[in-house]
Order: sequence, then C-alpha cells, then structure tokens
Amino acid sequence: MARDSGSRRKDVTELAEILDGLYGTIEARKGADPKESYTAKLFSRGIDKIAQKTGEEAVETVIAAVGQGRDEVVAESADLLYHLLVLWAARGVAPADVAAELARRHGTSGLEEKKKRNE
Ligand SMILES: N=c1c2ncn([C@@H]3O[C@H](COP(=O)(O)OP(=O)(O)OP(=O)(O)O)[C@@H](O)[C@H]3O)c2ncn1[C@@H]1O[C@H](COP(=O)(O)O)[C@@H](O)[C@H]1O
Repeated sequence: MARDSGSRRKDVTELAEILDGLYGTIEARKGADPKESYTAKLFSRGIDKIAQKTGEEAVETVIAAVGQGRDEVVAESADLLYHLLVLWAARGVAPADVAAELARRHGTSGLEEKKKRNE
C-alpha cells in the first residue's frame, strides 16, 4: 500500500540525515590511510577511478532494476549513493548544491525544461 505524504516526508528526512552523516564521514576520510579506509583508497586513486566506480555502480543498479529483486535494487542503490557522495566530495560539490539545483527545478515540467534547453 502507498505510504501517506507524512510518512513519506519522514522517510525522506531520514534518508537526508543518513546521506548528510555519510557525506561528513567521507569528507573526514580525505587524507586518511588508504589501508584503513575504502573511501581514503578511492580518494588516493583519483577522480578517474572514482568516476569509473560510480559508473559501474549505476550500471549494477539498472541491471538489478530490470532483472533482479527489490532487495538487490536497494543494495545496489546504496552502493551507488555512497560512490556518488564520494564523487561529489572529490569535486567539491556539497549536498546543499544539489539540493539547491533540485529546488530550483521543482515545479517545472521536465518536458518544459527540455524545450527551453533546445531553444
Ligand atoms: N556506504 C559505504 C559503502 N558502500 C559500498 N562500499 C564499498 O564499495 C566497494 C564496492 O565493491 P566493489 O567490489 O565494486 O569494489 P572493490 O572490488 O572493493 O574495489 P575496486 O578494486 O574495484 O576499486 C566495497 O568495498 C564496499 O565495501 C562502501 N564503503 C563505505 N561505505 C560507508 O563509508 C564509511 C567509511 O568507510 P571507510 O572509508 O572504509 O572507513 C563506512 O562506515 C560506510 O558507512
């Protein structure tokens, strides 16, 4: 059964808090020992490797979406979100930057926006 908007808001707030905490942990791993931390290992390998891993996780998520169960979609989505946050941190993008961009788009139809882009 679909969750009501109050429950959905609570879920989204919880997700935002988790992502914010995870982003803080990721930032704190900059300069940490790559032998002690997977995040530090990714940072030490540079943006090309981080981008490659993020792409792989995106592909694994869509493969799960079309051919696997809900649990696999959830697990691959968590991997993807983690790697996306590492990519943001590597490029100096804060969650607030993406939130602002989504807020700016909110209420504008995707089709309308596409039309403006092609004008
Ligand atoms: N959420 C995650 C998370 N999700 C996925 N992963 C790692 O992402 C990797 C993906 O697996 P792959 O098999 O694709 O990659 P791999 O073979 O290990 O790596 P490559 O050799 O391909 O580079 C696994 O090692 C996972 O453990 C994560 N690693 C860390 N976190 C979070 O980051 C925090 C900090 O972790 P550390 O930096 O390791 O302390 C942890 O407390 C977690 O909260």
